[in-house]
Amino acid sequence: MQVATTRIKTNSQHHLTIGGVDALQLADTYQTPLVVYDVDAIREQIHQFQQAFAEQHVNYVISYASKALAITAIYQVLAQEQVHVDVVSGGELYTAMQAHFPMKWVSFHGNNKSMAELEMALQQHVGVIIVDNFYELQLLQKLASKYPQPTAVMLRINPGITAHTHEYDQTGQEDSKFGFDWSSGQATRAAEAVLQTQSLKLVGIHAHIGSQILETQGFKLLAQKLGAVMKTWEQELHYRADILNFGGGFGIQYTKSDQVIAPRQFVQTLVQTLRDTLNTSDLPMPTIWIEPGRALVGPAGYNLYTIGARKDIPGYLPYVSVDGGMGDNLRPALYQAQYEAVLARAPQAPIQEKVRLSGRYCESGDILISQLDLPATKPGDVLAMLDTGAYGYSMASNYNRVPRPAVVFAEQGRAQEVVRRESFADLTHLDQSYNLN
Ligand SMILES: Cc1ncc(COP(=O)(O)O)c(C=O)c1O
Ligand SMILES: N[C@@H](CCCC[NH3+])C(=O)O
Repeated sequence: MQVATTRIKTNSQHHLTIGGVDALQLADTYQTPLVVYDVDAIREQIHQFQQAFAEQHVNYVISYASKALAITAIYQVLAQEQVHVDVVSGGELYTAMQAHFPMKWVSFHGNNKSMAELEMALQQHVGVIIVDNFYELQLLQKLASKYPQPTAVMLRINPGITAHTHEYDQTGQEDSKFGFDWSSGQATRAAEAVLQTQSLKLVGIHAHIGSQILETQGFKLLAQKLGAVMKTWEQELHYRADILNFGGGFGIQYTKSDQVIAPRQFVQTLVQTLRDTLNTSDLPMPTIWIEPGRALVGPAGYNLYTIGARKDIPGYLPYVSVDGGMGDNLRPALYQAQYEAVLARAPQAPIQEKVRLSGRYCESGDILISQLDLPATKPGDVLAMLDTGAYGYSMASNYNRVPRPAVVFAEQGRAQEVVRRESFADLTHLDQSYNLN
């Protein structure tokens, strides 16, 4: 079956276009494998979330989860669109600093932040630290006392909600490494500890139930749970949260079988459920935060590959190999993630065969798409894998000593390289010669 025409754009030559630029021209100019973002599409997704909140008449913050794609250029676009970011490492924080991203719009996540990372975050005056566990709380108590102003923190609580998604993408179930457990009382003990620490200021409550969630039920349960936590802490601790942060996880369409949920529907579910939950109390609506990663950059990304070898085995689907694979997109190998792909020179050409799209890495599991419908292809043809924008380049590796691809941003018919392709020299850049004597 062909890819739906709504999922791709073409030009007068019927070639695939990305951000208004011909995909064949991109492959020719920057070579393949290549990661390309349609920046208009990123902005459009942001605007959809912003619009959805505006319709609900609530105070809100959209904080992009950097882990989906953490490069200088994305921080620049986000700052322009007034979107906050979360970072989960010193490296992501450093990248945001290099992009001159406003530090007051940064929140710092992570289940094992080091002392050095926390110190870096405090020195940079990031907006808020999202505290994950008691060890981190101890580290922060030591560090924060050196600063004249109290450090803003949120507590990440584990709400005990099992999201409907791949097991590796679940984070809100009780048995998880993330956050203070709610049901056993850990979260309330953590809140008491923060409230008793003068150098810390508890600004809100956070939870994140998982990623690539394609139903609203989990978010409904989450809004009920955080609303209940807010009420409990108001009664028991006389603490009123200014912010409820519902994390990310808003799923996107990878293939025809994924039923997409619009940003508006996710936002409506969260806000209305919270309103209903708080209705029975005299608590005001807090500011609502969300942390979408995948939903902002996923649909905007394309991985361009060139077809090389082909292997036909009687009785089996052919293997059609491309010049990239698990080194630039680990998701199929790691999560059996499904994608669609099209031939860049003729994305609407009639389908002629079913193939296995295999990567170039020395792993049998390096199959990018296990059943792909394609027109007739030949070596040298450029293929575009769709919706690769989240957790593709950000999880890229140099496995087999293959240099990581370049990243290009395309917008309104203009393309710009925003990450240069690694060279062989880059690969050995950190190696030291071993003195054999
Ligand atoms: C705390 C937190 N917030 C936000 C996200 C972003 O998730 P997604 O990319 O699914 O929106 C993640 C990743 O799962 C996360 O761990
Ligand atoms: N890397 C995951 C999502 C991130 C999960 C982070 N808690 C994926 O590609 O689906």
